[in-house]
Amino acid sequence: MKSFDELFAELSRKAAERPEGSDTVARLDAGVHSIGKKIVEEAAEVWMAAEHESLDACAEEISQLLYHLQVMMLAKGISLKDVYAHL
Ligand SMILES: N=c1c2ncn([C@@H]3O[C@H](COP(=O)(O)OP(=O)(O)OP(=O)(O)O)[C@@H](O)[C@H]3O)c2ncn1[C@@H]1O[C@H](COP(=O)(O)O)[C@@H](O)[C@H]1O
Repeated sequence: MKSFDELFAELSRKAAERPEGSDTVARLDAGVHSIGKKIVEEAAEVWMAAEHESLDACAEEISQLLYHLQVMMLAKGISLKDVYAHL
């Protein structure tokens, strides 16, 4: 288990070090358009899970959406502080 901030730190390291086989690196290389489509897809999966699936399935979809949002933050150079400033 990891927190939102811990995942962001891990993804930031992956983006900097670009380890072989990292999905995150591949998603960053695919670019903002591709990441944006994934966010929309995952958001729809959260909605469908909330209406039709278990709480655990919904939580899993939410975790995936959070992951893809973090990938977008990295692609755009947006920090946790930049986001938290708006909360
Ligand atoms: N938390 C996540 C995470 N959540 C979601 N995903 C990705 O999002 C996908 C979920 O989307 P779908 O359900 O639509 O599955 P899919 O259809 O196979 O998706 P696509 O691969 O086709 O886009 C998963 O298969 C993962 O590729 C994640 N990929 C990685 N992480 C974590 O990110 C960290 C770095 O991962 P790597 O970059 O792969 O080393 C690790 O701690 C991972 O656990």
